[in-house]
Amino acid sequence: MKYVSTRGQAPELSFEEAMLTGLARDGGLYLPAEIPVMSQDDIAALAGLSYEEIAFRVMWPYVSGSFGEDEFKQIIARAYKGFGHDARAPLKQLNENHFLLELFHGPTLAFKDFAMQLIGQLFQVALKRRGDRVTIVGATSGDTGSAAIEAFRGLDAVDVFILYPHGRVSEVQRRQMTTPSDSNVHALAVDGDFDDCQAALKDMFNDFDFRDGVKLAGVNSINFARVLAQIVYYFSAAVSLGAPHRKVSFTVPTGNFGDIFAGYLAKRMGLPIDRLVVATNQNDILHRCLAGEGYFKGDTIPSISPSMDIQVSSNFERALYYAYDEDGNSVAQLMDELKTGGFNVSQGAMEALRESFDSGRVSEEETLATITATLAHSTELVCPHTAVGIKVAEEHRDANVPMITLATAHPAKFPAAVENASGVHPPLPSRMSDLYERPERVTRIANDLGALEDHIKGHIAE
Ligand SMILES: Cc1ncc(COP(=O)(O)O)c(C=O)c1O
Ligand SMILES: N[C@@H](CCOP(=O)(O)O)C(=O)O
Repeated sequence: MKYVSTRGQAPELSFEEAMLTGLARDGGLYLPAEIPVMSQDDIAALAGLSYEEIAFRVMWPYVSGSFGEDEFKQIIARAYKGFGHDARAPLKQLNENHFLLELFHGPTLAFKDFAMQLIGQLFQVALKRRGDRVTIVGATSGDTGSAAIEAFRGLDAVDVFILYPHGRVSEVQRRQMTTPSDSNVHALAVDGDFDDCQAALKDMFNDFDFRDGVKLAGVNSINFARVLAQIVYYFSAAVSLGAPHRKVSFTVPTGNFGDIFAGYLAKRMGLPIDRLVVATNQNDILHRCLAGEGYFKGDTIPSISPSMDIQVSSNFERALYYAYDEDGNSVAQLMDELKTGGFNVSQGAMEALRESFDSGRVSEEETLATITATLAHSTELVCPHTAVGIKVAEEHRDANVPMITLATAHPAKFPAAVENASGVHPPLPSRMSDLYERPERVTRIANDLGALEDHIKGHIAE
């Protein structure tokens, strides 16, 4: 399988090369040159298999030229063995045809672990084979950073620098990033918001002297391997509700558009997904865009679902690539317009997007009320991001098609909002019970590319 850039001007790469490269050198994002399709029989055969076996069958066509079959099976086994639930991604029924897909049983209690644990293993194998080392820089609104640190901490071949917006992540998220004592881990609290962190990261990739000098690698969802691993749970969930013989819909709490884009690829692979519903908080650029108002940046407003406080949704570029019939020039032009505020989406592209996606926006009050109501009507205590999803899902439910909402994080990562809404303090798992006593190590830093690059160059292991 070859991988191509959404902007059409970067070299085609293998899976392994695309994974280690991160952002394409034309500023675009890598995608498979063709989306592999699974037949109805292939999908039906997933019923009753373990999560790991489903993961292998779904991902194998994407990685087969880069990893051996047994090697890849072992990588998958190592990636998911630390999860705290045998099913890895269990499905819970909320009401008659509304289900929650719990994606928070990994080591850092968020859906990011599904992909990050896998690419941690993939990087280790690939770097060992090449005798190489890399500098990973990640931008986070809270969950990607802690998952990346957990996946790469203590490795000789990798330094990890995580940029998070100072004061705009939950205390649990911050401590997950600042308390690991491994010398290859560096938490950087940036004076800015998540979009500033993500923009700085992209600027580092586009500064080729820096990029090549430090051997920069990325583990945000700009890295296609991240998206790939997230396709798997769409299959495991849909099959457990009767796919391919029965359609299902998904509602996804959305920020950077990586998680829901994985669902789009699952649909293109043959999974009978009826609707993919984008659920946003008050930072609603995606909802406004899908409502036909164009893709125009506003100010990022801090919310009680901070991981979704995002204005520039990186992976939307991948969706636009398909909506514009895989025309890299059109995508490159739109991304140029985004630099000065935003762009309107053509009528044809809007129609293509609306074939798959719906959307909804949830206020802070509605988020709190949904946490309260969900606990009152089920046994589920949900995090604020999940609550955004549940609220939008209820508005888009169709009596004939089961709706699955992705529960993207554990409520204990956001105790203040959850307790405020429900009166229940969600406890951390016992393995993390001393999180608040562990010493923190963090560097506060200006939102300045030169300062960030100098700091990173000065702290990578020789
Ligand atoms: C808990 C949680 N929910 C939802 C999201 C949004 O996911 P995505 O950025 O893939 O759209 C994030 C951040 O990515 C998150 O951490
Ligand atoms: N919500 C994310 C933002 C980064 O998203 P990613 O999927 O591109 O890594 C976070 O928690 O950091």
